Amino acid sequence: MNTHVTSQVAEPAVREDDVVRLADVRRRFGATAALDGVSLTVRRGEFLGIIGRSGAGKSTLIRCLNGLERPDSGSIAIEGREITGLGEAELQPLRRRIGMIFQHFNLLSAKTVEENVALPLKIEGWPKAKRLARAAELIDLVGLKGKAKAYPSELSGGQKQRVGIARALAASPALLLSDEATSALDPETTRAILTLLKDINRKLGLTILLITHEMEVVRSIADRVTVLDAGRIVEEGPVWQVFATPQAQTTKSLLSGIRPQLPAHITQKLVADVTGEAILGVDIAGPAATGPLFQQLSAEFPDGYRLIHGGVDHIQEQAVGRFFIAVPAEAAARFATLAERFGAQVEVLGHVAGHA
Ligand SMILES: Nc1ncnc2c1ncn2[C@@H]1O[C@H](COP(=O)(O)OP(=O)(O)OP(=O)(O)O)[C@@H](O)[C@H]1O
Repeated sequence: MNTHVTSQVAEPAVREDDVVRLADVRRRFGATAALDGVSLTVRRGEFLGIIGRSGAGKSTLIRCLNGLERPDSGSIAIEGREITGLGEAELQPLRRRIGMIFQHFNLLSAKTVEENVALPLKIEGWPKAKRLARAAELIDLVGLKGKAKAYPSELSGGQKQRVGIARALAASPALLLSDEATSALDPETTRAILTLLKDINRKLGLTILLITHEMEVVRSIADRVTVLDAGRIVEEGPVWQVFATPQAQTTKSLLSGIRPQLPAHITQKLVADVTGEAILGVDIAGPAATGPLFQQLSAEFPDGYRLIHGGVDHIQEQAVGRFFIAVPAEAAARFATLAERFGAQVEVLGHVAGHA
């Protein structure tokens, strides 16, 4: 496993600020290991994104967390309470500590917005006046003031998801699970829903675990990201670090759509032979990326280099730079040593005969 921060190997003691703690969780379906030894901690107030290809085990992980699926082995603690050995009746109060939002909202079409939002409280036996007051508070919080009496069919997709979020928050959960909650929404509505989730995360200090196949979603709101591949965690760390310098092949491939890539017409010209110009991928992020990298390179690299593609992005207020640079083939190693001295990571992508 590549890890950018502390290793998530299980420790015996459960820390109070850990809302979720998984240790060596395994779940197999026939020959498929859906979860193959997952150890993961989510701290209180943290916004964790989980990404992975289709079939990586993301939904199985969520289903294990809310008790819908039982792991074959391993431990799952929610707010310090082990849930793997619990029966259905004992699981119920724990499930109330977990709110859930879905891709297709899962609203009851014959119920109004306020009835949908208040439903978990009705199940808990709250008196009507109290649950409607709580629903009104939440409807306000998610920006749906005036829509309490509307039916789901009268709402847009974004508004329906706001109802879903309000309902998930009704019983004041410790953890919100989001399974592809923005996948059915257009980009503008997605941004609005993500802003709402981030606001709730900040305002209420709510712990959020979000599963998505949209890398942009993780990039814009998660604090930390975990990458699952074939039931295993292959990489994790602060979002800016993982997005700046992905280590696992799966992560590189998942992020290829949102990180600058070498233009296709240059990629087509790449050869393995050391000839002409070397094409280098240069990654620099965090404090190192705010230094005068190019000024230093220009001062100390007399052979000359050409910037052919790339730029600087900002993730979690950290500068994340990815550049493609062409240098004379014979000078590539010296360039890499120099750039690495200034905190960059350099990869030789290949060579082009003549000029790229
Ligand atoms: N009930 C089941 N019976 C048999 N196989 C299952 C079952 N649930 C999951 N699997 C298998 O376990 C693996 C992980 O599935 P899971 O749904 O957790 O992946 P995922 O990462 O959520 O995928 P997706 O992004 O497509 O939803 C897959 O190979 C899947 O086919």
